[in-house]
Amino acid sequence: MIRVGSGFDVHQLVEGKKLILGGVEIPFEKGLLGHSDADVLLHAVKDALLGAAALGDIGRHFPDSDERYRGISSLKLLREVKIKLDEKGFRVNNLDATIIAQAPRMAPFIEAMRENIAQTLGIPLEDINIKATTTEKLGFTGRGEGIAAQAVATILSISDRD
Ligand SMILES: Nc1ccn([C@@H]2O[C@H](COP(=O)(O)O)[C@@H](O)[C@H]2O)c(=O)n1
Ligand SMILES: C[C@@]1(CO)OP(=O)(O)OP(=O)(O)OC[C@H]1O
Repeated sequence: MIRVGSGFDVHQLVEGKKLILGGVEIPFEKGLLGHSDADVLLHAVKDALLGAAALGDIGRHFPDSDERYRGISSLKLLREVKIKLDEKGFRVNNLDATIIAQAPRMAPFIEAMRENIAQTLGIPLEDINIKATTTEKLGFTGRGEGIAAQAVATILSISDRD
């Protein structure tokens, strides 16, 4: 049986931080603020995967009150989420995500993000899609105050294979 999950996250853009999305460091005048590396795309992806498996959310598994997660790479946490799904007998079927950012332009970095996610989850590149959109200068993303991301994931029980 196929199972679907969704994820959504927002982080504030501030000066003096790196901008890391999908595990890729993107040259920009600002970066995202968070307890972790604030990779808003991977946070949405992980919530979609945990949601599909009915395993709650990233805040439950990796609380921001825990010093172990200060500045942690969200790719490492994505690997942890994959292990949690493996333990429950699930495998990732496909992922589709959208980065909502007025700037910078994400298109040149999308392939590297897909590759990072594919490698971390151990699934083919073709099963991962990442998109970007502006909000036409409207709202907090349009004013460049933050970046949002949303994701949808489908997973399968390993016993359902073939
Ligand atoms: N931060 C972004 C936003 C958008 N893109 C690419 O531009 C296309 C058009 O965006 P609109 O918001 O005007 O619809 C979009 O489909 C993306 O390919 C981007 O690279 N980075
Ligand atoms: C992964 C965590 C760990 O602190 O990252 P944060 O940078 O705090 O990001 P947020 O999306 O606010 O909450 C998720 C947290 O669990």
